[in-house]
Amino acid sequence: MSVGKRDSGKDVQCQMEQKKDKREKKCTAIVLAAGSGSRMGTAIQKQYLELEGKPVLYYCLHVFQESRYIDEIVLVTGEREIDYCREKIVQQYGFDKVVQIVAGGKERYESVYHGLKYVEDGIVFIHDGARPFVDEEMVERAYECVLRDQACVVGMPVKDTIKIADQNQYAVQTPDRAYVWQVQTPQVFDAKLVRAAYEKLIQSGWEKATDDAMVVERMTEHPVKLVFGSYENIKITTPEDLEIAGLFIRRRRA
Ligand SMILES: Nc1ccn([C@@H]2O[C@H](COP(=O)(O)OP(=O)(O)OP(=O)(O)O)[C@@H](O)[C@H]2O)c(=O)n1
Ligand SMILES: C[C@](O)(CO)[C@H](O)COP(=O)(O)O
Repeated sequence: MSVGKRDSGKDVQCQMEQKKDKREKKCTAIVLAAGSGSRMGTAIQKQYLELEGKPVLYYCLHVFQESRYIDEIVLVTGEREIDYCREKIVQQYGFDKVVQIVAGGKERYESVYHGLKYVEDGIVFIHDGARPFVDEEMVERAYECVLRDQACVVGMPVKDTIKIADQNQYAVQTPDRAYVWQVQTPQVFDAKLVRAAYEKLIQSGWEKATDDAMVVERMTEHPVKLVFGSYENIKITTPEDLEIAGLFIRRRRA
C-alpha cells in the first residue's frame, strides 16, 4: 500500500472516530424476538430458523453489535427461549452489547413495553428481530434524524398503487402514492417520549398498535419523521421471505 493511501485510510479512520466522539446521546437497541411466527407456519419460530448458516436473529444483532452508534442491546424473547438465546446466540456469537434478555408479551406492543423498562434515557432504536437487513447507514440516518425530530421511523415509498378497501372488498380510495410509505424498523425515538407514549397506551387499553410510530402519533401527537430504509430491509413473515433473504445474503457474499 502506498504512503498516500495509508494516510487517506488514517483520515477516514480519524473522521469516523470524530463522528463517534461527537455523539451526544446514549443509544439502546431493543430487539424484538418474542413473536410466535404464525404466518410463517414453521415448528421453530422464524427468528431462530437457519438463514445461510446462522439464525435469522443473528443478523440484526451483528449489525447493532458492530454499530458505532449503538451502546447497548435489550433482547426481548419468549420466556422459554431466554436460556437458548443467552447460550446459543448471545454467548456463541460474542454479542457483549446485549445487557438484558427479557421476556416479551402476547402482542408486539407488549414486548416493546417490557423492553422499554430496561432502557435508560437517551435514544432507543426499536427493531424487529425478524428484519435481518438493517445496516449501519440506516442506523446513521435514523440517529441524525432523531437528534432533530425526537421520533423517526425507517421506511420506503411504496412501489405499487395502493387501494383502500371497504368491508366488502370494494376499492373506495386510491391515495396519491407519492405520499404513501411502507414502514420498517428500526423505529427510533427519544426514550422519554416513547416511554410516555407506551405508558399512555397501556393505560388506554387500545390494542391495535402494530408499530411504535403509531403509538407515538396517537398517544402524544408528536410528529414522526420518515427516513429512508431500504427495499432490502424486509421482515421475514412468510416462507418466501426466507428464500429472498437467502438470496440477498448469497449475493452480498459473492
Ligand atoms: N408478541 C410479540 C409479537 C412480535 N414480536 C416481534 O416483533 C417482530 C415483528 O412481528 P411479526 O413479524 O408480526 O412476528 P410474529 O408475531 O412472530 O409473526 P405472526 O404475526 O405471523 O405471528 C418480530 O421480530 C417478532 O418476533 C415480539 O417480540 N412479540
Ligand atoms: C413494525 C413493523 O415491522 C413495521 O412494518 C410491522 O408493523 C410489524 O407488524 P406485524 O403485524 O407484527 O408484522
